Order: sequence, then structure tokens, then C-alpha cells
Amino acid sequence: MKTVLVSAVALIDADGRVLLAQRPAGKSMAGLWEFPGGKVEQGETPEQALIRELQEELGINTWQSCLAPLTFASHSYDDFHLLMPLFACRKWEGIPTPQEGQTLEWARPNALKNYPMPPADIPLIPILRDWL
Ligand SMILES: Nc1nc2c([nH]c(=O)n2[C@@H]2O[C@H](COP(=O)(O)OP(=O)(O)OP(=O)(O)O)[C@@H](O)[C@H]2O)c(=O)[nH]1
Repeated sequence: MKTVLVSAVALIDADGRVLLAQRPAGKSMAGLWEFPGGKVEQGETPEQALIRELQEELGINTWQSCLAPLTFASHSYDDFHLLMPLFACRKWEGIPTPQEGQTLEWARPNALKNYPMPPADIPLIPILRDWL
């Protein structure tokens, strides 16, 4: 099975809340809440992919030095295996604004478990909560 590399980030605001994005209708796993990010393209590092995705999806800028590796997901879906590093980021420029029809919400660490998420993300939630 093909392994797909997806880079994702927990953006953390000054109150210690985490930004989640709800996948829009029409996409796979529509309605589920996920961390901003996306597939790493040929020739990109995970950090470069994330910086690009944050511009495209949320209209914000960040920098490699502001992306700290936190944990990762490794999960087999029916048609591919997902390998997803999760970075933490507390510093960016601009206000996250949906560019692709997503709904955004800032979630308190203890509330993260109440958001329906893709199966790959479930093991990440206690790690993130304990770290915050
Ligand atoms: N960005 C992001 N993607 C995730 C998370 N969890 C998870 O399983 N994924 C999966 O990783 C892939 C990310 O792809 P993408 O964001 O670049 O592209 P996409 O929405 O068009 O995906 P699609 O081709 O499945 O519709 C999707 O299959 C998505 O479901 C997450 O927390 N954040």
C-alpha cells in the first residue's frame, strides 16, 4: 500500500487553544475536524509543505524556525497508509481565515476530544493535551 506523507500543525494561540478545521462537504471525511496541513509534494520538506498549506488554506505566514516537531500519526486507511508529522506552532503572521470553505474553531485542550476527527488523529489528542 502506498504511504502518503501529510504535514500537519497544531497552531496554538495566546490562550493555549488549538486551531481545528472542519473538512468541507464534498471532500473525503467531510465534517470531521482536522489539523491544518496537507500532502507533502515532490521536492518539499514537511516544513515547506506546511508553510505553503498555511498560506493556501488559512492565509497566514509562518517560518521553519517556528515549527516544532511534536508527534506523528501512522495509520492505514483502506486505500493508503498515512504518515503525518504533527508540528506545534505558536508564532505566525496574519489572522487565520478560511480560504477553502472550511469552518475554523479554536479548541481548548480539554475540549479537543469532543471534536469528531479522522481515525489517524485520535491517538494524537491525549499527547497534545498532555503537552499543552
Ligand atoms: N491536513 C490534515 N489531513 C489529515 C489529518 N488527518 C488525516 O487523516 N488527514 C488526511 O490526510 C490527507 C490530507 O490530504 P490533503 O488535505 O492534502 O488533501 P485533500 O483534503 O484534498 O485530501 P483528499 O484527496 O483525501 O480529499 C487526507 O486524506 C486527510 O483526510 C489532519 O489532521 N490534517
